[in-house]
Amino acid sequence: MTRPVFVALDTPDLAKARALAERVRHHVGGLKLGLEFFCANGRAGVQEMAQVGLPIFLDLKLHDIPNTVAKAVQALAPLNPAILTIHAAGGRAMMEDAKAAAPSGTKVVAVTMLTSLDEQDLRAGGIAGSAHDQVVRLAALAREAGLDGIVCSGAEVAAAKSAWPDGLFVVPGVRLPSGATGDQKRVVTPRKALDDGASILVVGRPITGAADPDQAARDIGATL
Ligand SMILES: O=C(O)c1cc(=O)[nH]c(=O)n1[C@@H]1O[C@H](COP(=O)(O)O)[C@@H](O)[C@H]1O
Repeated sequence: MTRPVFVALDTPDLAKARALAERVRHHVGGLKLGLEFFCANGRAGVQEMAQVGLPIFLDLKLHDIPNTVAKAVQALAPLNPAILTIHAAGGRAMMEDAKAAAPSGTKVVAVTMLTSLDEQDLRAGGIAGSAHDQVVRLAALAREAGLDGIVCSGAEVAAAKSAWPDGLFVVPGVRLPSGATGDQKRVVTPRKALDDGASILVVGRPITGAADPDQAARDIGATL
């Protein structure tokens, strides 16, 4: 992957997403379209964004019973995204069926523990262990299910990669030291995430919320 940064175009506004993508396209490696964009624009919106000419990361974080997720993945197959997310918490059978339903060119990756959560949130959900243990456990499950990789924070990527050297490691929640963290709780710098083994860095607001998104993407790229 030439440029590891995928820009998260978290907006329901197709014209705005397209304009942002055109502005930063020479400084990022791909476009991430998530729930906000997809709920507003659907498959046609994804197809329009694909015209920008960069790989599409479709981040829908699918999480349901195996049959429902497999059918949803089948419905998305014509889009042939480069990357598609599902939730590891959906379990091994759900992940196996999602991978089986995906086009051969689509990397299916499992979200382990959202970067917006900390260990207090884990405990509130009935999980006593550390974030590290939770990510490593779910990464092992995703690997056993035949997925291509996981999504985790930069705080756990080194541990996850050492157990799965050829996995694809997607790291969101990255910030330059001066950047606002917003709702993200497990945050590292882009440089640290890459040094620790990230394959792809997902960057949203630090680029899309900047006065000059093009310059912001270049500034992040310059730290890598
Ligand atoms: O799957 C994701 O991409 C994802 C997983 C995760 O644990 N945390 C996380 O922030 N994301 C996504 O990464 C992006 C982060 O956006 P910013 O916080 O604005 O950089 C958003 O589009 C989130 O949906």
